[in-house]
Amino acid sequence: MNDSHRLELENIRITLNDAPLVELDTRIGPGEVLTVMGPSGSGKSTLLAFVAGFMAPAFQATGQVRLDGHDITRLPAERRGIGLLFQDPLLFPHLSVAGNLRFGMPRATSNRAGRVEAALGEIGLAGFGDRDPATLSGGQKARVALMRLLLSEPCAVLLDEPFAGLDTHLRHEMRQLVFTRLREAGLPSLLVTHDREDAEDAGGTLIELSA
Ligand SMILES: Nc1ncnc2c1ncn2[C@@H]1O[C@H](COP(=O)(O)OP(=O)(O)OP(=O)(O)O)[C@@H](O)[C@H]1O
Repeated sequence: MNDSHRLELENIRITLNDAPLVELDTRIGPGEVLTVMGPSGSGKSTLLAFVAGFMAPAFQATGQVRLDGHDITRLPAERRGIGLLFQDPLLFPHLSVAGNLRFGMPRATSNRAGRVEAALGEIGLAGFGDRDPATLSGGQKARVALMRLLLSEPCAVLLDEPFAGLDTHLRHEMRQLVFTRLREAGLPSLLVTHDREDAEDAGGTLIELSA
């Protein structure tokens, strides 16, 4: 599947108490990753929150977020078509692994059970559908979170330190999986990280916010 989405961040200017925090004017093409680095407090999470639609009211912002040519700057978060992946996989504890994967699927999705089973197979978890997510390892949870994101068919993806909780080996594997799948799906992605290797593996443009 490659729907060729694009995310434009046009003349974004975020301020806090009238002091400039983030200034950005860029375009992320289909399957591209824009990596944002910068010291603690430089505004990385705030930028993601602005793009996602849940920036705290303490901040002011001007500029436009455009997804596939549509201005989504004022849409509520749940109508933006943007998927999120955090350091914490945030699996729903009251749902099985399969229930988590089904959670965000568009209503019209056909063959839901088949797609869930195929997704589990792709991440080496065939037969794990009925498991309680609490019984999975950290790496397994991270892979389920990625597949849940992809099955929700977002038009763009925001990644906030998605590999930070994993040990070196898992981190490397997860990076390959995430960046490959996002590229294959043609999804534009915005990655916030403190790790330069994340940025190198992402392979796209790197911007550094200043303190
Ligand atoms: N809800 C809020 N109200 C007021 N100020 C905030 C709020 N959230 C964050 N800030 C401030 O805004 C600035 C940017 O914070 P932000 O969390 O975006 O930085 P960051 O680059 O993501 O930092 P880190 O790398 O530590 O996660 C900081 O000075 C922070 O103290």
